[in-house]
Amino acid sequence: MSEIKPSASSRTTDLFEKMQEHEQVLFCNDPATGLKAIIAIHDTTLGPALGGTRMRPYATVEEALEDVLRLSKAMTYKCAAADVDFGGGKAVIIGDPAKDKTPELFRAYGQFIDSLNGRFYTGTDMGTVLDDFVHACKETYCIAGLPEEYGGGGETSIPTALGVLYSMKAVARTLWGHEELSGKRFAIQGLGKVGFKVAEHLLQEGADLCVTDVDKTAVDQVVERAGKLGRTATAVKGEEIYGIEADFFVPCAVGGIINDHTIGQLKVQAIAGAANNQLLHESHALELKRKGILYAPDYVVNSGGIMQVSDELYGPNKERVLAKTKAIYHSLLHVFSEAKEKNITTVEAANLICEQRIQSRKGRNSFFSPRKRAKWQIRH
Ligand SMILES: NC(=O)C1=CN([C@@H]2O[C@H](COP(=O)(O)OP(=O)(O)OC[C@H]3O[C@@H](n4cnc5c(N)ncnc54)[C@H](O)[C@@H]3O)[C@@H](O)[C@H]2O)C=CC1
Ligand SMILES: O=C(O)CCC(=O)C(=O)O
Repeated sequence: MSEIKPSASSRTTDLFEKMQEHEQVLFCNDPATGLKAIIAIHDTTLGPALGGTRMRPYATVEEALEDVLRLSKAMTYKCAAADVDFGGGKAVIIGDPAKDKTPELFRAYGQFIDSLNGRFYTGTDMGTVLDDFVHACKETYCIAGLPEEYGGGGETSIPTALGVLYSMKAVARTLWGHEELSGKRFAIQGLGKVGFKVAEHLLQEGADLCVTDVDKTAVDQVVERAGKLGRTATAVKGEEIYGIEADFFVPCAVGGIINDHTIGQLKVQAIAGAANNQLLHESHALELKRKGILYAPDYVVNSGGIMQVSDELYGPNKERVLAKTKAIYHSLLHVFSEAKEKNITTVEAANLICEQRIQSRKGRNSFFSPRKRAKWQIRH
């Protein structure tokens, strides 16, 4: 008997089902430069979509689509948590950042962004750096996160890492009644743009680290840095990081790492890190609560970058960004106290706060509102 293949129409339905929570998904294909990208716009109630562009050698298009759909949804919540006038979006470029980047590829990407006519603003994420967007911004004004010498706010990983530090202080206040991190032990996964800076902050605070990264050079640099500061950073291999006995687990690489396979291994009191979509499923927040691990919701912890890029559109100002980033400390304390009062997970508490914010804006959006775009647009 011959195999029954799904019809074209049922395949189409599956794709629409996958993106049913999203407003728009744009597949970008430019054979001349090799660009293959997907831009996902989740929700623009609060303003035009904003979110970084990730570049990874995804094994399949399905994997890339799954990632961009999850990441863009998280951006809707992150923008609401950060209280900025943007909605949620994100993009992925399918390719190896070490081999496939060219100025032409990023210019082509810029043209696709521009075709969205102000509905999507973007900057860096895993696998991309500020300079990539110097090429993209030749084709579109919708770049948020340019180098300082191009009139941008500069490296977003600086406020992101600072936000992670303030989050850890909020956790310390909640668990131990003070903000002191010295003498505490941290297990960090990922020592890239953000993770490396988080490690540096923690060493400066007098903490000791266990670190891992697939890139051995990054690990060696942190170990060496710790030695110079008279602290300890112990290198561990891959999956060993989940079983490290420490006060904090600090995910700063890929998402989905809190899952059925890893939760049982964790021997920490809290989780606070920069990685997006740390929980494979939201139900894993309940598993953490049951295990007595305080989970600081990722999209609140890592919102320092979004605070900078959204602020950049008013014209760069480091003091303003610093003040906004410091507020993450109070936002998290609010999330923790709501979770305790309502006896719900910290993720449920954060989601409720964000959903109320989005809902109240929905109520105030007028039928006669002009089309959604950043109101200031200084680079237009
Ligand atoms: N750059 C930013 O401002 C922001 C970044 N984030 C999130 O933080 C995370 C890190 O971002 P960046 O530091 O910008 O990326 P990056 O690309 O600079 O660094 C990621 C690091 O993780 C390492 N890595 C990858 N897979 C790994 C694994 N399985 N185990 C251990 N290490 C692994 C890489 O070798 C690299 O050193 C990502 O999830 C990103 O979405 C969130 C908010 C803002
Ligand atoms: O860099 C950006 O454009 C926004 C930051 C971002 O994508 C994130 O917070 O995950």
